[in-house]
Amino acid sequence: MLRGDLVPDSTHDQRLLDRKGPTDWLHMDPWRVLRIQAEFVEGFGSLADLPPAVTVFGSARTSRGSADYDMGVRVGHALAKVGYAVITGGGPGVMEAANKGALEAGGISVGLGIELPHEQRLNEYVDLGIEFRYFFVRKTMFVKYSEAFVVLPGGFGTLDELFEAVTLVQTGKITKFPIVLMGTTYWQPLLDWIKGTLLVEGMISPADPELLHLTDDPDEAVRIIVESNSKPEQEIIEARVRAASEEENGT
Ligand SMILES: CC(C)=CCNc1ncnc2c1ncn2[C@@H]1O[C@H](COP(=O)(O)O)[C@@H](O)[C@H]1O
Repeated sequence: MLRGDLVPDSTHDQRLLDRKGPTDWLHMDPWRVLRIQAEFVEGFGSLADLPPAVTVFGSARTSRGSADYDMGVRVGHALAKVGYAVITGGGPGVMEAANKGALEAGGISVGLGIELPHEQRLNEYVDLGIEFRYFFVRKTMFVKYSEAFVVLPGGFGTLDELFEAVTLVQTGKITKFPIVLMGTTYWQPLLDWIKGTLLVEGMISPADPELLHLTDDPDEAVRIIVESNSKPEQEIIEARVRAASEEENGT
């Protein structure tokens, strides 16, 4: 109830039906919540019928014809060949390469794009595309609709996506979720730091580095994913519980 000076000088109906007035309310947070909600609804609605999918991450800056681009094409191709839909961020570079490989292999090629300050369209190899306004909504879609992540060389964006996934697995939010790093030369120093510093300093558990698989071979990446996804969920949970209790007991 509002009385006195707090009574507004117009009703909700008037404000809804009258076209007059400033539009800056459109950019206010309560309205944004609805837009965020709409983005979730659209994402869930468009992706719900996808077959099992794998998301491929990697640099937006990788040039066509480079070794990493070629690796992206090959892994997209290999994933599609065994029936996985391939999801990427829909941009250029490694994302485009993986979409290209998937499409050329006759698979389903998905791009979950993001609105950026400079204009950018979904790459030409995307067959099912959604453009998101919000990074965090898009990230939910990557995780919810894939069974694994494959991560090729990349920068901050790629590292962000990689470490989000590792954290979700480490904290048990997602269970059957292999993460495959492709590009041994590029990723080995990071793995060395994880084992040599994070583990030694006690920032992670001894079982945690095992969450990351490393290979240069697209077929090996696919094998790791298929094998891991065919393990019963219970087996994975038990292995992690065992590792945690061994750590607690110092064995
Ligand atoms: C050339 C340029 C900067 C284009 C930006 N265009 C982008 N389009 C779509 N997703 C992107 C883009 N930039 C970053 N990302 C996200 O972050 C990752 C790549 O970031 P980075 O280039 O590694 O750090 C991708 O897996 C993608 O999900």
